[in-house]
Amino acid sequence: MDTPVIRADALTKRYGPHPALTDATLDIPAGRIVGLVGPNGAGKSTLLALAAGLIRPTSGTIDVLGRRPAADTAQLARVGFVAQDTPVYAQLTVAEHLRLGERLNPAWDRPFAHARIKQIGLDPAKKAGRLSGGQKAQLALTLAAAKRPELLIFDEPVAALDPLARRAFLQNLMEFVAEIDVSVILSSHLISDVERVCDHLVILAESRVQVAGDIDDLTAAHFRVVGPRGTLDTLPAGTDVIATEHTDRQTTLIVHARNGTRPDTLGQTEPVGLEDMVLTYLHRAQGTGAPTLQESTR
Ligand SMILES: Nc1ncnc2c1ncn2[C@@H]1O[C@H](COP(=O)(O)OP(=O)(O)OP(=O)(O)O)[C@@H](O)[C@H]1O
Repeated sequence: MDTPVIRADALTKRYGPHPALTDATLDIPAGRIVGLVGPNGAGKSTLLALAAGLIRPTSGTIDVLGRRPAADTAQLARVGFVAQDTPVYAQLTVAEHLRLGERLNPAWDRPFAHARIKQIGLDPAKKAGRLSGGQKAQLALTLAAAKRPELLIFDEPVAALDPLARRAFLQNLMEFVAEIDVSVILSSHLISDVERVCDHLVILAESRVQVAGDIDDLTAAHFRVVGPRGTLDTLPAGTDVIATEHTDRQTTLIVHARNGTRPDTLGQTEPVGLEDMVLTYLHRAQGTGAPTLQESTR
């Protein structure tokens, strides 16, 4: 479990002059469920496609499970990738999808695949084109997991699903993870979903990684500090200011205490929840200042 699931070093992808991912440096430990969050066009799909080996970096490097993505068939078999619209073949039945998966993947786990299809309640004789969005997503999840990969990558797996189907999919995903011991990376716009299932977070905005880490560590190191105006100008070493808001009398900061030390000496200090933390980084990246902290993307 020591080899990082993803290690990126100054990873950059440009389309012509247009940067899709800039200078991303990441070290994601194995065994995590990683949430990749960011607004439209942030570079999430680009990062996931680089990890799956579907596209190549313009510069920098990425290693997945200790090797270059898609280096050979053995490496391909270690990674399951489900693209944005959970693609399935409309004309093939559920059973035909399973047979196809078996033919294409040497490590295919037939009992596992059949058990999951039964558990989800999918009719093996039904054509995939007739399944609901949630059922298609469940089928795609089953196909990717029955490969028995070491890493499962999902690009916005629940974007098209209603709240109930979303919850069912994510519940299913968590059961898979516990059952087959796999690392997972999924992108999502929904911080509440990430909060429910993920234990590691990467925030991407404006083509750059804003912050990354285990969610428990990140939430333990981000604080809202309130003090009289003028008293919060000097901060201890290792403290980054993510957002600043002033009124006539007081200043509110959102800070990242990189060494984890709670900056109580500065002023009235309280933890920042995950959603506020994510929004603060997104606003900073867009240069729109501090978010109103009641703001919600739910
Ligand atoms: N094949 C391509 N050719 C040109 N530009 C591209 C291509 N793919 C992505 N881009 C651009 O790169 C940037 C990052 O796109 P990407 O799809 O990675 O973002 P995203 O975070 O996944 O967005 P969304 O949440 O909308 O899916 C965007 O500005 C996009 O327009």
